[in-house]
Amino acid sequence: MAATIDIKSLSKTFGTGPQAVHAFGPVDLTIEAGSFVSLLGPSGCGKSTLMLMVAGLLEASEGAIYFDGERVGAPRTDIGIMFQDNTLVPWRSVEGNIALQLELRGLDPKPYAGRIRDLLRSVKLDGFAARHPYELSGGMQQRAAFCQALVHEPETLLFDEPLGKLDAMTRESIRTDLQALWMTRRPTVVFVTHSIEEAVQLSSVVCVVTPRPGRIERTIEIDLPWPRDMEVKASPAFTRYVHDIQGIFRDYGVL
Ligand SMILES: Nc1ncnc2c1ncn2[C@@H]1O[C@H](COP(=O)(O)OP(=O)(O)OP(=O)(O)O)[C@@H](O)[C@H]1O
Repeated sequence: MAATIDIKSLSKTFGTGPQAVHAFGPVDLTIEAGSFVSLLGPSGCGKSTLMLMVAGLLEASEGAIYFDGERVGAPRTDIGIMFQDNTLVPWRSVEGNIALQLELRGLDPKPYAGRIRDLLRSVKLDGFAARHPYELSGGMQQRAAFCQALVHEPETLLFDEPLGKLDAMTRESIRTDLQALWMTRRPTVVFVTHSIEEAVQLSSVVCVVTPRPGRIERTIEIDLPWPRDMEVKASPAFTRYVHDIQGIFRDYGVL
């Protein structure tokens, strides 16, 4: 079952005294089970800080996060995470890197061999299973990282600008894969992006984050048909969402 994530009066300040940086919050937000929620905001507004706190990798200064009512107090192993910079280790093959995510969770990779092959095929990396990361392009490495995030079949996925460094074509192709995955399996997805268009295309809900300290003042339900393919992206309704969100950022003075 996908989890509902409740964020209650959450804030984060780094450091103390005159050097303190109030990075994020306070924020209250409920991310419904099975929704695809984007956090869209300017650079430095605290999006990554929030993601780390949701993953249990960073302690909040105030407030708390709950997964289906259970307070996050330690790193969560039941989620899949993908960052802008991939976490592939250079000394393992692509397949070995994906298996590493299982091993780190105390799972035996053997029964997952078929799943790893299917995942690699789904991102067009079949044939590269035995290669090492340095033998892959940046886009291929990110596609391998996508498999890493999914291999243990997590019901919650945290993506922190996973497509930020990719070329436009690879980016569009992974967006399509991610959308298809979400439509079939309906995990809870939290997705950080700078791209208004990407947020509108992928999300059921877009949370607009203010400049630092990030607060979520607007949550916008995106009522467009799925899949959000080229045709939907060319529709007047899609353009209107993008235009309205651009207006919000213009009012914040960041556009
Ligand atoms: N470990 C840290 N120690 C001190 N300050 C930090 C730390 N991590 C983040 N910050 C500060 O917190 C603020 C928010 O950073 P964060 O990386 O969360 O922003 P972001 O919205 O993800 O930015 P970007 O979109 O550019 O990746 C920034 O001002 C940053 O300098």
